[in-house]
Amino acid sequence: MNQFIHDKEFEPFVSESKIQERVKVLGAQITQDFQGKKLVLLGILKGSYMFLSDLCRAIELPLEISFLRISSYEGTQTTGEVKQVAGFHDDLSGKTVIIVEDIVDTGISMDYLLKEIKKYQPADVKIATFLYKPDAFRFKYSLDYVGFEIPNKFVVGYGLDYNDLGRNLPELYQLVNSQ
Ligand SMILES: O=P(O)(O)OC[C@H]1O[C@H](OP(=O)(O)OP(=O)(O)O)[C@H](O)[C@@H]1O
Ligand code: HPA
Ligand SMILES: [Mg+2]
Repeated sequence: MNQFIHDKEFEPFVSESKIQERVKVLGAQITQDFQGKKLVLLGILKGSYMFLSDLCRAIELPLEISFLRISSYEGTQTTGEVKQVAGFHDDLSGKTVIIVEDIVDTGISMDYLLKEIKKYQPADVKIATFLYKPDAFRFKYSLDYVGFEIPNKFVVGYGLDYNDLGRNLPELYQLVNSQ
């Protein structure tokens, strides 16, 4: 069923069961790859909360969970400027940090995060993102764990919002008639 959010219409794109299946595969890969490490999942708020919640339960390793809040979107467009919304005080030094994002779109937010997190002297930094838009991506860094590569259309659901609404939808929707 299509969703009407603010002034826009969104159509079903990725089902809840496909999402859950894929997140379990990512969790199993991470379980294999980080045995014996001091692991931290660093969720980027707000968008990552649902993905992080499912992903952490699919990883069978001891791990810490931490959060950082940044923001750069207004409506369906990036402002190009990443704002860190609150201070960050957790200890990441010597730990393996997996940055957990809902989406890497232009890549501006992740570029900011990679630079910011290195200041905390982690042993290693990896990236897990639920979604990736290769046609919108403007950078060269590589992504370690990607749920789904998607076309360059605005999406909502599973944590992602359009002007603050739509995050609680358990499946993913894409904008109707967008380019
Ligand atoms: O690759 P980019 O073009 O930078 O887009 C990705 C970023 O945009 C969204 O954040 P947003 O600013 O909407 O904040 P939110 O997570 O609170 O919704 C998303 O959660 C990523 O952080
Ligand atoms: O397609 C998107 N949907 C919601 N939030 C976003 N932030 C970057 N890209 C998107
Ligand atoms: Mg947003």
